Amino acid sequence: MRILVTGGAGLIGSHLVDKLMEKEKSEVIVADNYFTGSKDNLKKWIGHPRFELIRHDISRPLFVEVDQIYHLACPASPIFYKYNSVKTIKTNVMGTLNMLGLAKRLRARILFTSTSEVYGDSLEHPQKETYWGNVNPIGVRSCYDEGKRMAETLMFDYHRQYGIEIRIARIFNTYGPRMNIDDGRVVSNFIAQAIRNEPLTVQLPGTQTRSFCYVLDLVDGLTQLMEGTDTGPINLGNPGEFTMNELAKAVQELINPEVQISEVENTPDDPRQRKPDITKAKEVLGWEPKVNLHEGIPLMEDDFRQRLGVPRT
Ligand SMILES: NC(=O)c1ccc[n+]([C@@H]2O[C@H](COP(=O)([O-])OP(=O)(O)OC[C@H]3O[C@@H](n4cnc5c(N)ncnc54)[C@H](O)[C@@H]3O)[C@@H](O)[C@H]2O)c1
Ligand SMILES: O=C(O)[C@H]1O[C@H](OP(=O)(O)OP(=O)(O)OC[C@H]2O[C@@H](n3ccc(=O)[nH]c3=O)[C@H](O)[C@@H]2O)[C@H](O)[C@@H](O)[C@@H]1O
Repeated sequence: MRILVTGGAGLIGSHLVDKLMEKEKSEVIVADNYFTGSKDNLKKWIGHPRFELIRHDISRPLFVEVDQIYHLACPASPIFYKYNSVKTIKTNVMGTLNMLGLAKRLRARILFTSTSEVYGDSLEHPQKETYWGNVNPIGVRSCYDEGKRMAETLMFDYHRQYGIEIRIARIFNTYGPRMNIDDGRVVSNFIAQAIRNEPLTVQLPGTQTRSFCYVLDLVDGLTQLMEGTDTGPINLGNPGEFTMNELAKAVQELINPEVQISEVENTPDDPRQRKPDITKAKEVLGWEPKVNLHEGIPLMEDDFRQRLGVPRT
């Protein structure tokens, strides 16, 4: 089995590669342009006879021979996906078209990592896969959420029109070791700030919620989805829901009780609440997350302390 992982140098992709490489018979090819990912995340596999790393921008066609495609390439942090919004659209739309073209030529099964952002500023809570979403089509987040929605449409059209085997995961906020220290997402920001003893920046109002999933749980969900029979979309996330104020308090408690919490301006169109309904994942895949936030934060702290060179005192 030869498997392509686009975006394999990023947070989720690199942990997925670790899991795929554990299987003796798998060969793994990663295609990544290192926009938000890093070769460091894959350093233990570089030089391994079953592993290949290609610097490649997936908005351009890619010609390789594989049996399965995990298509993850796309910046995930709002700061990075808004940085060059047109490029984010190209990555989602042209990148997904290219990967579907590859899947069609090879008759390969393809899994796409979509997002809870397809639900937008959700009017339903928690979010089920049947909800069509409340998305601003012309806002600053649209390059990402509308880009992902179009990619989902492309996946289903290739499936209906050409019989391509597709899988779609709708991922909710996922965190863990190897996140970029300056990634800009809330969990990495708070952990880095707590370690550096800088104020935790809670964006107003602070009552907005997110449900945080530990990366290894998420990766198990992705491989189970790929190996199962359901096309999805299937929500993958941890239903434990926290306000940003609660998250800041948890980080303060677990990492640095002395650290200050400061309130800062938010960005436009920030969704007010997010919590996955994972009934379908439980029923169809037998999957549910195992690591809760209070267990996951210290695992990430160890990795951040090592990279920041600040040992526990
Ligand atoms: N982590 C989350 O909370 C979350 C939630 C929902 C969906 N997702 C989706 O999961 C996937 C992985 O997310 P992540 O958290 O690992 O993000 P990440 O930013 O850590 O990784 C994304 C990877 O894609 C690469 N990439 C970006 N544009 C590319 C391009 N044009 N060509 C080739 N490579 C490119 C980056 O360099 C990086 O290695 C993304 O598609 C993201 O939208 C993530
Ligand atoms: O779940 C998802 O589908 C999405 O989760 C995240 O998107 P988001 O939750 O908006 O990202 P964060 O930047 O981590 O923001 C979460 C919340 O924390 C707040 N925040 C962020 C950063 C910060 O320093 N302080 C802070 O309070 C934001 O206002 C927001 O309400 C991912 O980065 C998206 O790629 C993914 O698609």
